[in-house]
Amino acid sequence: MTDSLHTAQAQRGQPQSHEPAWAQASTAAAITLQARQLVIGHGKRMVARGLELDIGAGQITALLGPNGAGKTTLFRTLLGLLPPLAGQLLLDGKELMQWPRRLLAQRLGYVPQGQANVFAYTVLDTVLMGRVARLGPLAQPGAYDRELAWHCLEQMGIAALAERSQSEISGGERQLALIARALAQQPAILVMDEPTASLDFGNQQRVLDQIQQLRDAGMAIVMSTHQPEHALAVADQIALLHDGRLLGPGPAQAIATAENLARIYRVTPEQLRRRLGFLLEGRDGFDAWAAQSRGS
Ligand SMILES: Nc1ncnc2c1ncn2[C@@H]1O[C@H](COP(=O)(O)OP(=O)(O)OP(=O)(O)O)[C@@H](O)[C@H]1O
Repeated sequence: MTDSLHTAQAQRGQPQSHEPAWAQASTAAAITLQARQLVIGHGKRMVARGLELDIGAGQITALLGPNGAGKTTLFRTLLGLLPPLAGQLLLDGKELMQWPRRLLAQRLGYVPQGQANVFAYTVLDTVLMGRVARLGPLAQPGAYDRELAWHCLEQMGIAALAERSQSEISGGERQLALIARALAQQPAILVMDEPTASLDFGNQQRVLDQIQQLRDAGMAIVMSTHQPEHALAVADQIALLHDGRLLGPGPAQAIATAENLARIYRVTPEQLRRRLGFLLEGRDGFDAWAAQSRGS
């Protein structure tokens, strides 16, 4: 990040005077998201219950679960886009649904799954939309916002696409643009619904590297994936959502065992071991593989 970005960032980091005191106090500090006996679902239809979660700064939490288990439902609830059916959901100790929408948008970033609606905005404008929650009402993006947007495009390797319309780029490129938009938002907690889906091998690796860099910079990341090896490579804690219940979050070795993964994906542990090999063959194999993946 350039010096001018740092300076402007520091200026922008000043709490807005119209924010409630409890929100001001948590603007710059690491913030936490906690679920207590949370029940999630759509209307009267319950999807999962009894969920216990602690999301904190500098941590990657990976969520695994079969199709339809409720991962997106959980994420939309954590973001305040769906009301909890019961239980508690606390952002910095305050009920999430009590937070003003605009303040939530400054703290919680979202990279949604796929992209059903593709609008004809340019890639650069899409990334600039990440700045909306940070601007005053009716304010236009300024030089700082544009510089930051370019920086995020470069980080995701798509600066060359900046002026292209979203409707004229590939699904994988759109996915990278959505991640760049979330980076531009500079949230404390970033929720990513299958961030590596539709990406080629190299871009999967770059996104996983980016996620680890964000974690190392103090961001909290919550991500879902259908590729257990991605969770095993980067996550500090893993949770399995299955049959309306959450197992974990906890350490990979305790939660993402061959037996547990085989059960949720309805395969045999042998089939799973054939696919994931030594990743699941005990502590030594896992540690060696994880160290290699992290480049240490
Ligand atoms: N808007 C909705 N209204 C009612 N039910 C819904 C709605 N969206 C999803 N569901 C249902 O809620 C359950 C959980 O869906 P959800 O999309 O959260 O699963 P998921 O784990 O994200 O699945 P996938 O891995 O396939 O994306 C499914 O049974 C689904 O059919």
